[in-house]
Formats: sequence, C-alpha cells, structure tokens
Amino acid sequence: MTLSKTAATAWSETRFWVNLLAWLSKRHPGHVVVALALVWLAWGSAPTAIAVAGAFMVVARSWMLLRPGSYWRLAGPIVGRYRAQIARLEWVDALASCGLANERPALRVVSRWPRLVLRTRLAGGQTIAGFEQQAEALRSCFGASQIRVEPDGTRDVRISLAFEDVLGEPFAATVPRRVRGASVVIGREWNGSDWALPIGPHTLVAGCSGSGKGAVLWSFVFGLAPAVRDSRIQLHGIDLKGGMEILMGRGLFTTVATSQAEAVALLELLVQWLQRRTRQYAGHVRSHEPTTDDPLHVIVIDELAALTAYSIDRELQRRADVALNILLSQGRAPGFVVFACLQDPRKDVVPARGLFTQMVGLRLKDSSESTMVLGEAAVQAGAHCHRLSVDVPGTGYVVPEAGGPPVKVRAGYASDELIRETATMFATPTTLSVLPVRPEHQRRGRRADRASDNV
Ligand SMILES: Nc1ncnc2c1ncn2[C@@H]1O[C@H](COP(=O)(O)OP(=O)(O)OP(=O)(O)O)[C@@H](O)[C@H]1O
Repeated sequence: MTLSKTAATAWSETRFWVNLLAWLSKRHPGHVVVALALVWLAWGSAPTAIAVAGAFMVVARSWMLLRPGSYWRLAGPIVGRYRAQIARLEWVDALASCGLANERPALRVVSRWPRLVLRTRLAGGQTIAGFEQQAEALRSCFGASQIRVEPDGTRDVRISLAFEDVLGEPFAATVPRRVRGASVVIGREWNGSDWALPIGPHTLVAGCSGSGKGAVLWSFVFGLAPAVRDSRIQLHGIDLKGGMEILMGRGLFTTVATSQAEAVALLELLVQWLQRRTRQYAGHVRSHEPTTDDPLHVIVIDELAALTAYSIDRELQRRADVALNILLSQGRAPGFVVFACLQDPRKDVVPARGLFTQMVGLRLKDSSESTMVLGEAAVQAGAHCHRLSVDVPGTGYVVPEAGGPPVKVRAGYASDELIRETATMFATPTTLSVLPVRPEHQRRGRRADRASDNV
C-alpha cells in the first residue's frame, strides 16, 4: 500500500469516527453526555486512556490490513448499521440537493452489508431515468465509491451503494478447471462478485494504450482453456503487432496470424468453414452446440484497427473487412465468435463496430469515446470510462446482456508466467499453420516480371 493510499485510508477512518460521534450526539445525546462525563472523570488517567485507545486503533487497523476477511466479518455489520442510519438521516437533504425532492420521500433499507441497498417509491412525475441521471450526484452525497440505480418493480427505485473500492487493488486472473455454462469469469464486479462475460456474443474491448486490454483478453482465453484442451473450442489468434501478445500463449491457439496477409488467409478460411457449416445445418439445426467434431471457433484479435484501418495494403484491408463482416453478421448461430481489442473506437477506424453485440469499455480518452463504446444511456447512468484512473488498469464498465445499468468491473491480472503455464497445461491438440495470401497487385507484378523476362 502506498503512502498516499495509507493517508487516504487514515483520513476516511478519522472521518468515519467523527461522523459516528456526530450521529451519536444527534441520535443519543444522553448517552454521549454520560460517556463524556466518564471521560472527564477519568481524566486523571488520561495518558493510560489515550495509550489504550491508540493501541486499540493500531490493532484494529493492522487486523483490517492483514486479515480483511475476518475483520470485515465482525466490523462489517456494525459499519453497515451506522451507514444505514446516516443514509436515513441524510435522505431528505440528499434528494433535495440532487433535484429529486418529493413530499413523502419514504425510504426502506433493504440490506446494509456489504452494500447499502435502499428502496424508495417514485413520487408523481418522477422517473427511474431521473434517478439514473442523478446517480453520480447521489453517490457523492452519501460518500460512496460506487452507485447503482435500477427499477424495483413498477413503482420503486433501488439504489445500491458500495463504500469500499473492491476494485482498487489488483488481483490475479484465474484459470478454471472446466467451462461451466455459457460464460467465463473475467474478474470482479464493483461489489466483489464474479464478473462473468457471456461467450456467445461478439465482444469488443475498447481502451487506450495501457488500459489493460491484455488482462481482459487473457482472462477470457483462460476461461475457455479447459474446453480448448478438450477440443470443444478452437482459438484463432490475430496479432498484427508482430505476435507480441498472442504468441505468449501459442499453445492455446489452433492458428495464429501475425501479418496482414496471414490474417486475411485465416479470416477467409474461417468464412469458408462457416459457410460449409451453415449449409450442413440448413433446415436441421438453428443454433450450434460445441462438440469435438464441431467445435466453437473463437477468433481473438489483439488490435482490430491494425486489420481494418492501419494497413498500407488497401486490397488486403478490404478483404479483411469483408471476411470480418461475414463472421460478425452470420457467425453466432453456426458457432463462430469474434473477440477483439481496440484502442480507437471511431467508426472510420472500425466500420464494423455496430456488429459487435457485447462491449467492454476500459479507460478511454474522452466522453465521446465512452459514448461510442457503451452508448449514451450507459454514460449518463455513470459509465465514465474517460474518468478511470491510469492506476487501475483492467478496470472498465460493461452493460449487462440482460439490460440494466452499467456495471464497473476489473479483470484479473494475467502475468507472463501464468499465460505460459496455462498454454502448456491446456494446449490445444489441433494446430494449423496459415499460408499468407498474395494480394492481386503482387500477383500482377510477378506476372509482368515473368513476361518481361521472357521478352
Ligand atoms: N488487471 C490488471 N491488474 C493489474 N495490472 C494490470 C492489469 N491489467 C494490466 N495491468 C498492467 O497495466 C499495464 C498495461 O496493460 P496492457 O499491456 O494489458 O494494456 P493494453 O491496453 O493492452 O495496452 P496496449 O494497447 O498498449 O497494448 C501492464 O503493465 C500490465 O502489467
């Protein structure tokens, strides 16, 4: 823990005790007067009392840092009770300062710990969207680190507040023993629960350089690794940054393309497989079930723009675009899924952006980029990718597949050793090499050379 973090924690701890004292004085003034009177009477032994109190605080803090699990099991419910009381006291003022005041602002505390979950009834003229728009203001009123606003039935709104930032400290990526269900665990959500990413939809992970796209990519690949070893999933990697990222886990990939010409050959081969499978399935099967004979093909692309925008060879770029669009628009049902990472989400860089059905927004440059990736509603509801700090790589926002407000998430850290170990342990039994395509202009050049040699 850095010095600044320790100072921030100490400051928040002090604020907590001062607030608690203020609340107790408001709520139980008699008890506070008696306690102060006892302290005054015991003033003669003040040094002992101060030493005991100091020792108590040091022990409590060390316990919290060294054994957070057991500390919060004991302290959590007490802290939760206190926060619920503070929320009750501040509720009316908070609503008023956020422009959400109403005549009967009833409040129900649904749960106190580890999150404070509040429920209130919408007054006439109020909407869920109104609360969503004010989510950020409500969050700061309660001094929470995270907030989530969602409908609860038809007339109530549920506000969940988290005070500890569980995503603040990095944690290691995990490799499961088997793939369970149709999603893989990538990391943690804002409230400490698992962040599971559905496998089926085409996924676009957008984030500027150093935002931690690699962590999301490898956590996704790790989640699929057991099915890769069993041949129920085949991974195909495209890494036009010379293979620096994907070749680290080469053993997991059936094919890898590290040049534009290889990438086009690979994508066009996959389109052929897709079309063959679609013909086989026509009239019999409507959605693909992965088996060893008919595996799910997952195409993992490290920097999508290198394929669709930054190539000097226009013909190869056009062919890559066409093949990618076919995979994105027709691939889901016959079992071809694209997972791509990207630094610059502008439409002229990635024309096929709209064909991705699942977006992960990591740290981005400005609010317009956050809107491009997650949509206006998500940004209004608090998905501020452009405000994420550089100190928390791998952190971002996702919009749940089932709808609802955006969720703050963080991917587990994938070290080079873990990538290599996983690639060895779960290596695919099927590897293929792709022969790079030769663009038409090169072939024409060759033919012209041969013709001039013959003259
Ligand atoms: N989840 C994480 N937890 C802790 N550290 C992380 C996490 N993800 C990434 N990092 C660290 O952040 C740095 C940048 O990560 P990474 O290379 O994955 O970013 P990137 O978005 O892929 O960048 P680029 O586009 O430039 O390749 C690395 O030093 C990495 O160790």
